[in-house]
Amino acid sequence: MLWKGGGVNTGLKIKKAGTVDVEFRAPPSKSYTHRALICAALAEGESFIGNPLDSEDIDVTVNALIRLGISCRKIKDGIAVEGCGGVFPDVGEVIIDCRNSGTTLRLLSTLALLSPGRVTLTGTKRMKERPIGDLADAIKQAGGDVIFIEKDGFPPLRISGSLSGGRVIVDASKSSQYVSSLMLTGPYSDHPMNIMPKGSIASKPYLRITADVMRSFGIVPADVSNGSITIPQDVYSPSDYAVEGDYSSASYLFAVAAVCGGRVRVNNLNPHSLQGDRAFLGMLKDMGCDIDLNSGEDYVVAECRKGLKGIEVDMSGSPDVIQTLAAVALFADSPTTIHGVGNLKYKESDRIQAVIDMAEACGGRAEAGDGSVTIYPAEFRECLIDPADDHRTAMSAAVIGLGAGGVEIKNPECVSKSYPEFFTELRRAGLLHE
Ligand SMILES: O=C(O)C1=C[C@@H](OP(=O)(O)O)[C@@H](O)[C@H](O)C1
Ligand SMILES: C=C(OP(=O)(O)O)C(=O)O
Repeated sequence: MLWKGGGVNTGLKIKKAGTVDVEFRAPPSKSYTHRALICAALAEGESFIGNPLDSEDIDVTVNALIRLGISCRKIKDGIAVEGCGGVFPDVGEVIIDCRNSGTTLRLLSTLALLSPGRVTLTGTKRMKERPIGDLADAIKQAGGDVIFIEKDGFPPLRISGSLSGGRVIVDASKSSQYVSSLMLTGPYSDHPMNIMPKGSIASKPYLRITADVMRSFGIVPADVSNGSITIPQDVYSPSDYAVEGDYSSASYLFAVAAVCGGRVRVNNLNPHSLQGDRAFLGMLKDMGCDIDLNSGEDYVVAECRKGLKGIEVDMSGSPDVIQTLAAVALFADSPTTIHGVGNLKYKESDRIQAVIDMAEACGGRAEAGDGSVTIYPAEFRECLIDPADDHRTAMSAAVIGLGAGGVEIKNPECVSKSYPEFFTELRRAGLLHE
């Protein structure tokens, strides 16, 4: 275990910030950028992705598409993608390193069937522990071949064969990304694809994001809200696409208002966004903050002047902000119970354990229940937190540090997976003092 109380001088030290009154611009959405790049690669003709996220995971997706023979060029304010219309050039057999990006690896698994050669998808040591067996089963039903090179059900996996389509039953209880993967490439199957999720779908709002981007590239999948999803056979049209801001990344900024007290305004947030992590704002409100949605402008203000109270909430639709809420919950005057945390153990780290370890390191306590985790108010003490390469743990630890002081974060650069400018932005806002 890499966590411990007490300070050792190795990382970034975060001091207590005091009451805040600051403004930020949300970085572009990671989920929307991945999908826009993929739809653009599959479209017939040239697309422009405006305001894409510039981060490690997006580099992984861009480089993967380039390896598959797609031209992606950096242009002013965006990326130009010359789509292949679903007919990929023959680049022979390729091995693609998806590093730490689960979204890239899962979303490209079905797309790989369109490449004439065999495609092997691999990643970091942690990626090799993140499950993909249920998606592989679905890909096999759809006509593909999948071979697990090291451990059954986990990357690296070698994909070949073709996408014939038809009815595909998929267990998506571990990840919505399995369904998104089938949806995105589904239009190019030989027969219409009918995706039938089995059991409960994890992180369901991400399916609406997938459908939303597909729609922007001219393909309208049938309703994703319940039952089966029918994907029309069609070719994506190129698009001039602008990526909206990221509510998951913005959660850390709003959380600063909650734990420090004061006001935080975050610009570049679509008030009508389909991102499930927008629900974080409602949770802060229930804990005692005022949230101003500004009647449809593209910014949100969180103002927190009173003490925080604990809440009970189901976060199965917004897994990426569970650690943020857990960090805030340590500052409340009563416990917070978060339900729907079942698939958190499959992320960049086992995030249930990460929440427990983070709480204990800084003087609080968290307890795992049956599909839930309860966070108790903390009596804060100095601590060193090693996020173990999980960007969301690092950013949540920064929230605790700004609220309580005395937090040192080891290897803080892991935030570059989704929000490379996170610490620079805190510094610019005058919240970090070396
Ligand atoms: O499709 C996506 O863009 C994502 C889906 C979610 O994963 P799961 O569906 O595996 O929970 C989320 O945690 C991840 O950060 C991004
Ligand atoms: C789980 C995440 O991403 P991915 O699944 O793409 O690795 C995340 O960003 O929190």
